[in-house]
Amino acid sequence: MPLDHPLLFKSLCYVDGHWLHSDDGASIAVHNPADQSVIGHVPMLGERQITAAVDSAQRAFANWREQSLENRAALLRRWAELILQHQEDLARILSQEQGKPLAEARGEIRYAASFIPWFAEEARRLYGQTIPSHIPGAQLGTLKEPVGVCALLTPWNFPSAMITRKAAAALAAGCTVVVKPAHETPYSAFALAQLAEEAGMPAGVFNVVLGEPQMAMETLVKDARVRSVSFTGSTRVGKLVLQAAAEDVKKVALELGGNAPLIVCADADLDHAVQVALDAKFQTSGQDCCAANRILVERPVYEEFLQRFAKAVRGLRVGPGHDERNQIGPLMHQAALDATAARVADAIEQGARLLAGGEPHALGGWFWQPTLLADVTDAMRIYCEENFAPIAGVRAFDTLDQAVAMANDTEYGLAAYICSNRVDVVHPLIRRLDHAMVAVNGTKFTGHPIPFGGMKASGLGREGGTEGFEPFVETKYFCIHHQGQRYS
Ligand SMILES: O=CCCC(=O)O
Repeated sequence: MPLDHPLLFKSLCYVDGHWLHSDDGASIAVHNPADQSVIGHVPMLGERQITAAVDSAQRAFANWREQSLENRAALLRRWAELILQHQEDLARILSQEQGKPLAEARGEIRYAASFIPWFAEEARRLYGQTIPSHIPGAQLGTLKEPVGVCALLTPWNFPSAMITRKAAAALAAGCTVVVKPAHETPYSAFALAQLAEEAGMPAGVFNVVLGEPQMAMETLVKDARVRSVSFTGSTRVGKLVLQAAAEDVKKVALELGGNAPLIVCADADLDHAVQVALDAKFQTSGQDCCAANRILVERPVYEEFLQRFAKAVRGLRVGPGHDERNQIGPLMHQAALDATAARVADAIEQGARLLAGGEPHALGGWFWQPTLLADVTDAMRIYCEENFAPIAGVRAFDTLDQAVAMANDTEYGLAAYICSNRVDVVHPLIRRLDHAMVAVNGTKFTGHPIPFGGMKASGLGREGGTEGFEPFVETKYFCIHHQGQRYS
């Protein structure tokens, strides 16, 4: 892959300021999901080397936490500047290993960079409190302190932004980190490490390791020196992380699965609602925890919405991410393709109307045709399971009470979308939805200043926004007794 900055394509882990092969030579091939070609081989570290990354983060913590805010912020800002300076290379690396179209990859790199200066600045406001004393003569207060070493476990659907959203908060708060990216998309993580090194990040502050997934997760999460774990991925694995972290009662932030509803009310501008549905469902080829998997449309506009949406879905251009004209990339694995085929077959068998797609794409490999199924029901897998694919299911509703019941009828509670221009409809809906993030008349809602996260099986804690510091700081209370005073 021709890059302006060839060093950004690194096939090595990064520990204690050194680039590492695995001790025993173990490695794994990374594939381009568009054609299954091998991009390169990356090391799979063993337990000893992963533990060494925790050693290095633990050593670096003492000095990093004592740095002045200004020093830490300046270094983080330099890292973000380098990310933006090399955004085109980073987007190419990301698109090649993840499959998303280049325009989306560029958007992700800008999104990834945006968290860093924001947290660097926001760290100035990690205020403690002075507390009016209930003890005669004593002075009471709190301090916000960094927890220590943090393990950041990140997914393949957003290989850059999920690292910086966690790392920026942790590093700005004074913690050190060991990142374990998904083994499908490690190159974006190594490129971020390269730029961290160029920015002058001290050895041990930012480490990137890869290893057999379960062993790597357990080695990091069960190490007593790791005081906080932040994980983005499936609810199934999130529960394992939570169990493993319980052993030492660590802080845990989990950003897990979703099954977002989009409620289209009869008063909505239908062309705009179609665009919202298209963006909310089909970005990242539908492989997004915020994807609108259950599109609920008020009966009077149901058929008209379906007609316009079907036309738009049929118009989506599918192909490899590096071709600027393509809007939908491949799925990540053969397993994802098989699961997609099974969900579509299940829906059709149970009576869903197929209005677009429905088959593997003629390009072959892991490409699937953008698919639209109408009249879906809660008995269908496409409706009740998180579907990480470019397949949309639409269902009619008659009353807002019914729409709320349908929207909330899921174990998940991450994102929800509403299309309506009526304030008396939108406000009550926002309050009644059991979903932690509600977007109205649009899909752009994420970003550095907002608390991203879910309720129910969608997770614990928030990332981004002022809440984004919480997994990485402790509140320390102090009580200073003035000499000679006694509590009575
Ligand atoms: O899939 C997870 C995160 C998506 C986002 O931050 O928009």
